[in-house]
Amino acid sequence: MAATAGGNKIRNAKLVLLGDVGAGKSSLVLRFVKGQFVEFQESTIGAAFFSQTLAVNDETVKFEIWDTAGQERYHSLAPMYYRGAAAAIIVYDITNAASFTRAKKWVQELQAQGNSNTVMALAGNKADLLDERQVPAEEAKAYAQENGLFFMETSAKTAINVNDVFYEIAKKLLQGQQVQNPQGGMILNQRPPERTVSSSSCCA
Ligand SMILES: Nc1nc2c(ncn2[C@@H]2O[C@H](COP(=O)(O)OP(=O)(O)OP(=O)(O)O)[C@@H](O)[C@H]2O)c(=O)[nH]1
Repeated sequence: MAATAGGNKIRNAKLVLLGDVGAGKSSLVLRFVKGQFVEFQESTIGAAFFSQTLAVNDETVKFEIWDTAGQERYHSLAPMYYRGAAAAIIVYDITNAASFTRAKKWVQELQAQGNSNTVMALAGNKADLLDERQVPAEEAKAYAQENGLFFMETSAKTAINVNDVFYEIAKKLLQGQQVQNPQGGMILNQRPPERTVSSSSCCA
């Protein structure tokens, strides 16, 4: 729902991160929300929730971020987090070809079951590890173009392109104005039915 803060309209937007175990989903969120990076980030259990606001011109998007767990045993929980999401960031690790294959599976799943209005971003993370690259940027870019995603290589470690991904999503959401509510405000999110499992370390 739209609210105002200091004259600015605040738009809520549910955003979900999906991707293979270890691709760097939590690290991207930690970088975006707290400006931090840890070398030994613990694997997410279930999902973790964060929120962060971002100003775009005279409007503010409040992201409600669900960082999902990449481990296969949590796969069945994922629809709870991506259903009704205004935006999704599908993350792979540029040094791990299997994680790119997994990312493409997430895209397929979202296309099949998600909301067709969901703004989707493909993030090739760990871009600081160029010497270990297994996924060519051109290949990922071409895949993203064919599938209507926007693509960026990111590094949660160096912060390259991390804010940019969220900023680009915010701009697209504001341009698209995904959901109009009857009172004339804009809703960019639908809350998940409940917060079933969350990591203890990082949730708002
Ligand atoms: N060099 C480098 N390491 C990174 C980067 N992002 C994450 N890592 C490391 O990769 C490991 C896994 O990162 P996580 O953020 O836990 O990955 P995840 O996708 O959330 O993993 P799950 O929660 O298990 O699904 C951690 O040791 C991070 O420090 C990056 O951009 N560069």
